[in-house]
Amino acid sequence: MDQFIAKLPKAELHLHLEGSFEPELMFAIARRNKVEIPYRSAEEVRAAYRFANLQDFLDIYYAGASVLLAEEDFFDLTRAYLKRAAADNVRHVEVFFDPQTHTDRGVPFKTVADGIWRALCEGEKEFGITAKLILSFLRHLPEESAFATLKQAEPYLDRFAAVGLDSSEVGHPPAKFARVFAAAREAGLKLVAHAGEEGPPEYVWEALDVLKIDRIDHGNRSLEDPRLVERIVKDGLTLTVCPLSNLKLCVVKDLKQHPIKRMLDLGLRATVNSDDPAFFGGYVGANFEAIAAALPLTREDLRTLAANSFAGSFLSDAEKSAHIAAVRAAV
Ligand code: HPA
Ligand SMILES: [Zn+2]
Repeated sequence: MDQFIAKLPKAELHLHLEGSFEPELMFAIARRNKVEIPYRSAEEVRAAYRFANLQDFLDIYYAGASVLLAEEDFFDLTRAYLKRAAADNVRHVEVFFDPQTHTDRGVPFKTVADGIWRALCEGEKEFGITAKLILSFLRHLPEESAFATLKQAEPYLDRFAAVGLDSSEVGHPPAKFARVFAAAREAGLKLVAHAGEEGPPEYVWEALDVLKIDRIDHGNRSLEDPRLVERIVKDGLTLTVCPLSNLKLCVVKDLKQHPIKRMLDLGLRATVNSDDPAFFGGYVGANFEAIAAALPLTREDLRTLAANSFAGSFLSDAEKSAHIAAVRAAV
């Protein structure tokens, strides 16, 4: 990795644990669980990873997650991600998991939550990475299903920093989840939502005004509405931007047209994240390298992106300051 990028301490704020499921681990867990998968090799799986849009990807992503059955599987998945993130000098992560993807297949909420949680606790000691966990609702399912998930999460609320909203965006506007987000806020959780990845700027407005989110996941299409940009800047909200994901899901045609430099120039607090690195061809370091190669980003821009990742996290102000000082001291 480019030495300057390698040395930058980073936080990752937009990572789906199920999206960090590398084909080799998928095969190992499928074998262990005696589950058939319709591919003969990891190479064959990777060859299938060509997507025209978000839904193409989601179909394969949910199919891959279906081999995860036991607590140990969720532990192994999470540990593998932390190990890989540590290699990119990631110091703090705020990761999503999609409970409904598993509970709808009959895997108990506790199995999922315990496996992930144990890996995050052990990972802090082994890799020196602090972690927060975000319980994400699937927006293609009804709000009642999200409510049932929040109910299942009740005994474990101290493990979750926030709730999120992911899956198929168009046709499932944020307002569909107004009541469950209000209940999550009431329960003391922070709120984030995917908005403006494929959906229009109106969805970002709704996420802000109806859901009252604390951070925007993706947010690319916000740039189509100057009043929305002004609002996001004024509120000091962070965007968790995912360059290689945007390329692979055809949100941008070419990284040379990626909006992250424009976002910084407009005063938006943009961050760099990998989203679903096993499917999109790169972890956070590769995402930094790809935008640095494609766009006229200065070293100061790259420092700002790394500092933004801590500033936009749900760490305490003192923790943020310490990490940001480390970014400034590193390179
Ligand atoms: O980028 C994404 N968008 C929506 N849902 C998702 N679930 C995993 N990754 C994504
Ligand atoms: Zn995402």
